[in-house]
Amino acid sequence: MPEATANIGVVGLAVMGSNLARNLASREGNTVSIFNRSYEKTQTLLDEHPEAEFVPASTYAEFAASLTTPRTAIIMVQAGQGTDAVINALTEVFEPGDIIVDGGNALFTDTIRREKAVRETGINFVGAGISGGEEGALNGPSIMPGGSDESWVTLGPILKSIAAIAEGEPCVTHVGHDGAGHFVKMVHNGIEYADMQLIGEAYDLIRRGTGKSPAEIADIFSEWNRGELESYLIEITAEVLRQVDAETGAPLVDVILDQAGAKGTGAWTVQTALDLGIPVSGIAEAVFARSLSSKPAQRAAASDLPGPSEAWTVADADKDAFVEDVRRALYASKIVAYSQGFDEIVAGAEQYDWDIKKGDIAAIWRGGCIIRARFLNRITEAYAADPGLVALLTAPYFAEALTGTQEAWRRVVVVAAQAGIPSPAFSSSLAYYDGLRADRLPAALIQGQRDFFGAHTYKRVDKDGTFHTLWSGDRTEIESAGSSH
Ligand SMILES: NC(=O)C1=CN([C@@H]2O[C@H](COP(=O)(O)OP(=O)(O)OC[C@H]3O[C@@H](n4cnc5c(N)ncnc54)[C@H](OP(=O)(O)O)[C@@H]3O)[C@@H](O)[C@H]2O)C=CC1
Ligand SMILES: O=C(CO)[C@H](O)[C@H](O)COP(=O)(O)O
Repeated sequence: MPEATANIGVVGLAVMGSNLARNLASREGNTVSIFNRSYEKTQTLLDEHPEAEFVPASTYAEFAASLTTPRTAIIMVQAGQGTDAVINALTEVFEPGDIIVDGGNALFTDTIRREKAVRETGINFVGAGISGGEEGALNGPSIMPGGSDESWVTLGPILKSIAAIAEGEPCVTHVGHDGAGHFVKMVHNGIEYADMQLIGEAYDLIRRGTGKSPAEIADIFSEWNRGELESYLIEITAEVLRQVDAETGAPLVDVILDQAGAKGTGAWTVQTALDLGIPVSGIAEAVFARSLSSKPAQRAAASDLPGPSEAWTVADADKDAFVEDVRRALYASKIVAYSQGFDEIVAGAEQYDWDIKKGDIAAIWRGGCIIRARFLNRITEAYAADPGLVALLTAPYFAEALTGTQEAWRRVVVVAAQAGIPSPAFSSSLAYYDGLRADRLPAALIQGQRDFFGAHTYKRVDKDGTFHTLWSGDRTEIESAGSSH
């Protein structure tokens, strides 16, 4: 058995785990023990990075023996059964007081279950969302840990040392107990889906409306990245659009199959929002758009269905104005996506009794993560000014931004519908905005219909109480006991 020389260990050495292990090893005072189910990845990491002075382990028992107590291990394995398998193995060889951190993309309800089960053994379990992909894991991710206050005391300094730094602050905060960290990471990914879909719609409209090439559109995105839309996703969009395929000489984007993959976190965000009763419509449309793209048989079968009778292009003289309209529509829709995401965080915190500081979440998303963006500072400021803010998009900064963009947003949605260009996230975000600001909604009619067929009752605008109309009788109204449902 090896001597206990490592203060931290990493289990799972695929892209994320190996880079996180290197990140940890590069920090003063850390000695990192590494373990992977198949030893091949451990050997590769040892061979490629001797400077990291890793302590390799080939069994879980060796891994445990290599760690100083209390032992701290970060798991970076395939979420689901892989995570359970590693937790079971580690609980066999760890002792009370040790800490197991799951840094994978676990479903937060799994994390709640695992935390409870592991806690019963006396070992601490922390579900920590980690964002930033391969590069972030190496140079500094945004980290969203849940778990107990006790674990945070040991883990906080380690995570702070490897996290991204934004404006001098490490992009990590103790989000809340048990599954809070993975809940927030899930919503982060939901917003990521919406952001990516909105960027895709902007690109599609500009390309089909103006006939600009991907490289020319890349320049537009680079320009946008110097303004209020500045973000990692806008930046990498320009990079992707500029890339030329070595084999064909065509823009890479034109040779990539247009079927978007998904590992599930976007769908979890929407499923959870449905359970919580939170309308995350922009995020949902982004998830559905990926599903639609990945239905080749249905798309082929529908490809002969008619579209608009007239072809659509933007006149040369109007092209700059159209591009600016699309930029504004993108910004407005992005505000909606973040507002919906934060609504879900508020509802989740209430449901699961987590004391989540919304401003702190926006602050730790400013660096390291995939949705890092300039305007996250504005979100932190909005919650600092009003911690009880009922909807982010009503905060003065965002309300003003929407005032300045909403006319352009409408023009873009109209033109997209007339041209037959799908813009589900742009249009559903606008519908959400209009729904929220409406004085009256047709929900009143829905309540009437529900009362008609199911005696579900309704409330009135002019007096308290719960009412039912005797639809199959003389249609008089009666006051009903109990509340409407
Ligand atoms: N890739 C990314 O950009 C991001 C990923 N994540 C999350 O981080 C985690 C790691 O991601 P990534 O690095 O891409 O790796 P993968 O999700 O591809 O997982 C591969 C790793 O899991 C291990 N593994 C799978 N099943 C088991 C098991 N039953 N027992 C032990 N080990 C197992 C594999 O070991 P072996 O080599 O033996 O097969 C390998 O080390 C995932 O949860 C992912 O969702 C989070 C943020 C970004
Ligand atoms: O967590 C991540 C980024 O934050 C991962 O990259 C995740 O895989 C992205 O989700 P999907 O694969 O469904 O696009």
